[in-house]
Amino acid sequence: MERTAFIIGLGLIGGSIALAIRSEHHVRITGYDISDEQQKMALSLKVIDEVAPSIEEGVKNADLIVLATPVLKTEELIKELCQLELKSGALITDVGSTKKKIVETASCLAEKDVVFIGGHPMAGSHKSGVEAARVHLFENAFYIFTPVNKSDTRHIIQLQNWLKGTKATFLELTPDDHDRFAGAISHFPHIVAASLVHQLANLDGDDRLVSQLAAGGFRDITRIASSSPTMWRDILLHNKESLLTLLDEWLEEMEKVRNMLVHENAEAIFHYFQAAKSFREGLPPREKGAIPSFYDLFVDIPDHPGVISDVTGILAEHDISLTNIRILETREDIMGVLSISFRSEEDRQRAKIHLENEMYETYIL
Ligand SMILES: NC(=O)c1ccc[n+]([C@@H]2O[C@H](COP(=O)([O-])OP(=O)(O)OC[C@H]3O[C@@H](n4cnc5c(N)ncnc54)[C@H](O)[C@@H]3O)[C@@H](O)[C@H]2O)c1
Ligand SMILES: O=C(O)C(=O)C[C@]1(C(=O)O)C=C[C@@H](O)C=C1
Repeated sequence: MERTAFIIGLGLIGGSIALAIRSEHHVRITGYDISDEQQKMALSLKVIDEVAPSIEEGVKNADLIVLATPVLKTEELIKELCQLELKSGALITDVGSTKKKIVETASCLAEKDVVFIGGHPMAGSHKSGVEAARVHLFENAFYIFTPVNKSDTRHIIQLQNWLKGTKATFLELTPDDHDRFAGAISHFPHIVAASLVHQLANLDGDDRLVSQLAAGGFRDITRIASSSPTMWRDILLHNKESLLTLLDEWLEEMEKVRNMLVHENAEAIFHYFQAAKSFREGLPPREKGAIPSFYDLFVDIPDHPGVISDVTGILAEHDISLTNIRILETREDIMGVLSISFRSEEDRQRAKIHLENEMYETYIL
């Protein structure tokens, strides 16, 4: 009999997981989302085969259940699953960015004839919704599992088999370690990015020119501040302890920088930047971690009519398809920047070469 995977939460991650499962398995994929619009979109994009009329109906025949909602909702859904009739032997997992509270809440499932294994694919985007879902979103990224029972090994292998289409590198961590690490490398940087944007917004109140000048470095470091506020509210509330520790350490670090500057300690300031540069340059190359989720190429364009059709014409001439194109107005009145998205790194590199041959300046962030 055909197996069934049931995805609850048909957004960026739920949609990408569904596409990855479909790429490797002949299964029926059912989905459910509180947003009717996301459900319809998931159906029309063929991310799922059908919409379940309710969670209760959806879980009845599901061999795999994937919870892909913001983490506070995921906790509520797990409590709901504990009250429902589930298929005997079903595997249940989630994709939430935090693990400790979710795994604790899932202990109620142990009383049923099902297995819950917490999961977190460590790649994503600041974009939300099923329309941003991609089959390759997790390729080369780490996909962390947080099993709590030693006897889970066989089930982990089953789950990895379901998820092999993600082409991610699977890894096991305790829920505690997961939340501490994710706090430092993902959650805390999102707080910093949002705070930098707030700082600019406050300055902007005094002088609007400052926002118009914000480019390059500021845009790079604050891209993630465009992520879903609901998702990040939930993550902060779930990982409160780790984040409070990191915030205290950060305040101390900023105090150190402040002192260096007050005392004009040139040597200390130089070493501060140098040590950060060497550490960052020693990080594993990007290909070994998550690949960029979207293959975006940025192209400087002069402000005159016909330039966009010239750029798209060059791409068409070389048979390069694009998936998205938009103008970023960072350099109003002088130059614009076109942001063009491609399906693969190969398409992006080919586009770069052909556009540069035609004297366009391009860059990859
Ligand atoms: N975005 C990322 O980069 C990323 C990466 C890895 C993991 N995650 C985790 O994945 C989860 C989903 O994030 P996303 O980026 O896909 O968000 P998203 O906003 O794109 O999708 C979430 C979906 O859940 C739906 N939803 C909310 N409450 C629901 C409910 N009660 N029942 C059914 N559907 C409900 C929403 O309507 C939405 O369609 C979060 O837990 C997040 O922490 C996100
Ligand atoms: O690329 C981005 O936009 C992300 O923020 C992705 C990111 C991250 O912090 O790296 C965000 C949250 C997830 O839990 C995993 C991945």
